[in-house]
Amino acid sequence: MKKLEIAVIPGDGIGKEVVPVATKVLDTVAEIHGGLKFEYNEFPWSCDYYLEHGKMMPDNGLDILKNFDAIFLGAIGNPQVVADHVSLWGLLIKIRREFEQSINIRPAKFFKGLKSSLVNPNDFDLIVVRENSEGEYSEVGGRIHRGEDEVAIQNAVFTKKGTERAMRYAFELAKQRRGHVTSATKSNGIVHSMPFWDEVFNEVKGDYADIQTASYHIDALAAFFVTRPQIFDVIVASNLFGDILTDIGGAIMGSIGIAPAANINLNGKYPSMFEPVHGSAPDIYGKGIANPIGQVWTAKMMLDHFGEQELGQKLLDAIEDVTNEGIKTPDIGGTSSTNEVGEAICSRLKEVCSVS
Ligand SMILES: NC(=O)C1=CN([C@@H]2O[C@H](COP(=O)(O)OP(=O)(O)OC[C@H]3O[C@@H](n4cnc5c(N)ncnc54)[C@H](O)[C@@H]3O)[C@@H](O)[C@H]2O)C=CC1
Ligand SMILES: CC(=O)C(=O)O
Ligand SMILES: [K+]
Ligand SMILES: [Mn+2]
Repeated sequence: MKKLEIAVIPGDGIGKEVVPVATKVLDTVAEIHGGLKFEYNEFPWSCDYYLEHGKMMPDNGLDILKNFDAIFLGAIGNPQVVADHVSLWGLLIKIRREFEQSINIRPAKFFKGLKSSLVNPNDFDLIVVRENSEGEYSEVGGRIHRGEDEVAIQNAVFTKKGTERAMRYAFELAKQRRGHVTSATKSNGIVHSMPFWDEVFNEVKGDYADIQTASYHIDALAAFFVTRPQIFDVIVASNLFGDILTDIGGAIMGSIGIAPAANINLNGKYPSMFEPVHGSAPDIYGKGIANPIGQVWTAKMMLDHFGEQELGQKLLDAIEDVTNEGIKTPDIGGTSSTNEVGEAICSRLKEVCSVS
């Protein structure tokens, strides 16, 4: 029996609604597999936890998490009660950083049964490799002269090591896909870090003669996501650019509520963390209508991570079948609830697997 110990952090808002659906789906996967078992330990770390304890997680939170095989997280943030930079840096970004989850992989593809928000949605299938440990998300800087003459300085940090690591990951991924890497740059406006980014990209691509490349400024690239997403295979982007591109990736699939993500630790020292692209969606929390597909597809990425690609693919097929049948939450034009979609995915998965 392959037993996987998973730290579960539902977090805030709809994280608390979609995570239980996804763990149920994972249990169905395990049941079908027969030799696989997920053991969950749930942690209530969130903005509610902050209100009670004055911190997003206990001081030894990372020590607790580091012994798990993976972390499965929903979303963090409740700006009504805790400032976003406090809640995210106190938990989500802290885990990404301290556990050296240096790569964030975020796929987007034309999804069967979904009406894309694009007028002319050609088939597309892309993956954004987002640098996840530095870049524009940096603690370097500060604020002085509080008041009328206040100055705020925020430094972006681009190391050779971090930049090259993300790019090599993208090229290796492209080898297993359609052999194309696009670099997201902005070297016309950002005069130090982005010319550096371009230089590293040109250097790395020299090692991958078989991979085709392109480089676009982020403004044009963002527009191409909308007008011609089918030209992309793998896109490598800095932390902020990758963040923005992947919300667009969700939007062109039909909803940010279906976009999955994986924060990958490459050196094996710490667990990886699986959490969808979307946030805690306070505007729809409590109504039972959050789309659980992003979280369930994220579970599929966790299955892939543990070498269960075959079942992972069946899960993704089951999600598409359910969507195609019209069992959908309101964000993608349906009338079903979060739980109804989850149950339909489990049933479909069981059907698919009993016939094969
Ligand atoms: N990784 C994380 O934990 C992230 C956390 N956040 C936090 O989440 C909170 C809300 O942030 P927003 O900027 O509003 O982004 P958001 O992603 O939570 O919501 C943006 C829009 O998408 C909708 N949406 C998101 N997920 C959905 C789903 N599964 N089903 C249906 N509709 C969905 C929301 O209703 C909202 O209209 C903030 O505290 C923010 O800091 C935001 C992004 C990522
Ligand atoms: C914080 C955020 O929006 C993200 O990591 O996607
Ligand atoms: K999330
Ligand atoms: Mn984001």
